[in-house]
Amino acid sequence: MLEVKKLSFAFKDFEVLKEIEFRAQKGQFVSILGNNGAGKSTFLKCIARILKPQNGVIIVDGKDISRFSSNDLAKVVGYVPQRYASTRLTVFESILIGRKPHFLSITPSKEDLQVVENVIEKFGLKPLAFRYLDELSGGEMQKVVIARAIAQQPKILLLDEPINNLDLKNQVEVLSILKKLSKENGILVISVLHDLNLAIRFSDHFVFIKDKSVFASGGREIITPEIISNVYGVEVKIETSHDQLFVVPVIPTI
Ligand SMILES: Nc1ncnc2c1ncn2[C@@H]1O[C@H](COP(=O)(O)OP(=O)(O)OP(=O)(O)O)[C@@H](O)[C@H]1O
Repeated sequence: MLEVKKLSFAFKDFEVLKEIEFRAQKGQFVSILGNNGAGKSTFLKCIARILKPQNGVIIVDGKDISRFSSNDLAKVVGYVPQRYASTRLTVFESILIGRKPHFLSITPSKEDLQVVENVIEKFGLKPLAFRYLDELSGGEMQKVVIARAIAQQPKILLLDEPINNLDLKNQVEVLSILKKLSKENGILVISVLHDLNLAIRFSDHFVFIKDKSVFASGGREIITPEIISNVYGVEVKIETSHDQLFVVPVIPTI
């Protein structure tokens, strides 16, 4: 469904990504992992066509993304940025904007309204539906931005640190919604995450970015102390409890 071939990207002469190779399938939940500044957001922005790589191709459903119209790309690829500006729109209006690529006229269809209502329900946003975005907490706003991308019904959903403003309950809720979308609706979810243990719990594929390249890519088998210590520069142990893997940093006694 998504194929990235020899992708290289630089900000002027500062090279961030070099000859990245990556493939992902329908229904997968992929975590993009790596240190601050490794190039994870840049990678997502290239797939979302926000940044134009100097070299390489990105193919979605057999078609080079540079050949999609903006509207067609929005039907296929949804993107939740790391930072977003709040506007004087209500939660309902903001999520409805996610349906814009599907609009057949200037007024939303019954289906558009139904999709928005379902997403609002799913995210528990009903009590906030007519609240303005600039009156929301950071976590509430983050849920609205994710809800809007889901209302867009893309085949590929890219999320840049989607849980960084959320409390534990909402982290688990949002990741569970994303996991369900990937499993039940066949959406390819690709998310930058910093919490390794939540990434392990929810994803089925991991991509570690280091030194401008993909350092390791694969399933649970690549969650090893060697790979993680090497990527993050921190000694770790991997422990197992209730059939789950946990990454535990080895912290010297202070
Ligand atoms: N617009 C820009 N102009 C110049 N350099 C940039 C720009 N945006 C990002 N960079 C640099 O590119 C590198 C990769 O940034 P990127 O945001 O992709 O990293 P990241 O892995 O997502 O980091 P984090 O985990 O901290 O969010 C960093 O060194 C960053 O300073």
